[in-house]
Amino acid sequence: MTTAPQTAQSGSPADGSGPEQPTIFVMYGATGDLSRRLVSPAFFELARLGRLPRQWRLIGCGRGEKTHEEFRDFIREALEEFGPQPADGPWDEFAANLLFAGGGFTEADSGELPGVLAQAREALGGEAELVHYLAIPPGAFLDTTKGFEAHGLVEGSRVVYEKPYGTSLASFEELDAEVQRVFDESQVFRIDHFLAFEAQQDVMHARFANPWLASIWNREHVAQVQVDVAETLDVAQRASFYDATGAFLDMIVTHLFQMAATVAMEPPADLGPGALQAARDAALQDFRELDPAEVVLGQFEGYTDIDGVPDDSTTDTLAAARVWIDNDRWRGVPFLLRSGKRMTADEQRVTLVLRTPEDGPYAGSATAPSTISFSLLEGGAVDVALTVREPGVAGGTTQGTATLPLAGLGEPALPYVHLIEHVLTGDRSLFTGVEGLRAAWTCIERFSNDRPAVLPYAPGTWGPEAADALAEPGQWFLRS
Ligand SMILES: NC(=O)C1=CN([C@@H]2O[C@H](COP(=O)(O)OP(=O)(O)OC[C@H]3O[C@@H](n4cnc5c(N)ncnc54)[C@H](OP(=O)(O)O)[C@@H]3O)[C@@H](O)[C@H]2O)C=CC1
Ligand SMILES: O=C1O[C@H](COP(=O)(O)O)[C@@H](O)[C@H](O)[C@H]1O
Repeated sequence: MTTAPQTAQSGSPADGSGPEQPTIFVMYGATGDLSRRLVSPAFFELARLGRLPRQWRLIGCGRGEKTHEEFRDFIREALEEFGPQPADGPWDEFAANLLFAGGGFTEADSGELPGVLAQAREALGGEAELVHYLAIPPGAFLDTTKGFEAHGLVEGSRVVYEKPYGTSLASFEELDAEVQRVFDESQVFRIDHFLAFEAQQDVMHARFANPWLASIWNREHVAQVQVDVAETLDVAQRASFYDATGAFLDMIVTHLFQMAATVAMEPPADLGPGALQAARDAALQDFRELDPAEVVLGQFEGYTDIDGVPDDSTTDTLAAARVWIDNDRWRGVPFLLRSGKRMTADEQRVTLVLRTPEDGPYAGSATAPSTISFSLLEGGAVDVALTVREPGVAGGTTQGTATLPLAGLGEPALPYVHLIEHVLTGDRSLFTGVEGLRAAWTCIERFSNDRPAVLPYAPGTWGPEAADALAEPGQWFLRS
């Protein structure tokens, strides 16, 4: 085992300049969907903000062949599609730092990477720090990790694993044992980018900064918690990865479990990285084993027509689950989790559905529940719905709603901008912890061995009706 070198702690430099330490990022899977849509745009945004190291190189690594120039064109096209626009930033300067190493990278064969690394090191000076970023399918994590050791790329490096970290309890244990054998834990960052959404961070910051909110954050006041990520997105560009993974593994046991744990966690002693990660992990350890009868899986009609998807695929493109948390704060409160592709809207929400009155003048009346809902999209917003008197002579109650946009309160940053910067500064507060991941995989063991049948749903809907029923006697905050 080796330890990571101390990086210059310059995450928030007053002069807007990045860390001093020259750094080489190697992005495995740089030609993929994640790289194009989320990670490469974040690198460019960091460059625009002047928050990358003063000297750096980004080496895209892939199994195919590309010249450096072709890779630069590839990234420019990705930015043109997903932003920030190359024309709005220091594109030429940025592009000059991009290199490509083809031929793949496995334990058996390091491909072109050593040669391109040597070229980058020569340009930056021998002391450049190395950050490995695994933007590849999870099935390739183990062999790539073995490759780091086999090809002498462990010493002094940092390594970033995308989610899902494992695909089952057994594969998680196998991968983590290898990662812990090869690296010191201080070198390892396990990403779940939903933890870095501005409004997802606000779920805990708003709670802990506002005592009145903290005081209702429990079973006495909350009837349901909903974590809902609906996407209109298709999976055609990544059919092979997606068909091998499915919605439950891609979203529920990963992002939505971590989001639910952020809601559920006990107040940490402070907001430092260790305390936050430990608080989330402890909450995950209280998740009750998932009952397969409380999971609904769906597949949108037409999914098997996609190139690369087998005609008889039973992969889930939507999953919904009712999860219970066995501790004093949340006993008896259902956590409803749902995520799917080709749904009717793009929404990412964490919603607390509050209890209706059990005593007083409104006891037993059919008032709609008040809700506090955090929207994660576009810099974030908090929507509050309260039951109020309906104005006018007729009387009765109605719902009043107000939206607090978060984006206008500062300069929101994309989740991967936060995460890459945190890797550079060694801050693990927004990364997942090993004990929490182990708890998540343990929680779904029974379900994984006894998966319910996959139900069809029409594209452009909220999924199979059985998913609606999971929310009863309440209903999903997001619905038709
Ligand atoms: N796409 C997204 O929105 C998000 C994805 N993720 C995670 O990021 C990772 C990559 O996802 P995504 O980019 O969508 O997936 P892709 O299917 O697009 O794969 C990424 C790249 O990995 C390389 N690759 C594919 N199979 C292998 C293999 N067996 N061994 C080595 N390299 C391989 C390919 O590049 P080449 O052919 O050039 O070698 C491919 O372009 C996954 O773990 C996913 O869960 C996380 C958050 C969001
Ligand atoms: O990890 C993943 O996340 C994306 C959704 O994240 P977003 O930041 O693009 O909203 C999801 O589409 C993808 O399937 C999954 O792998």
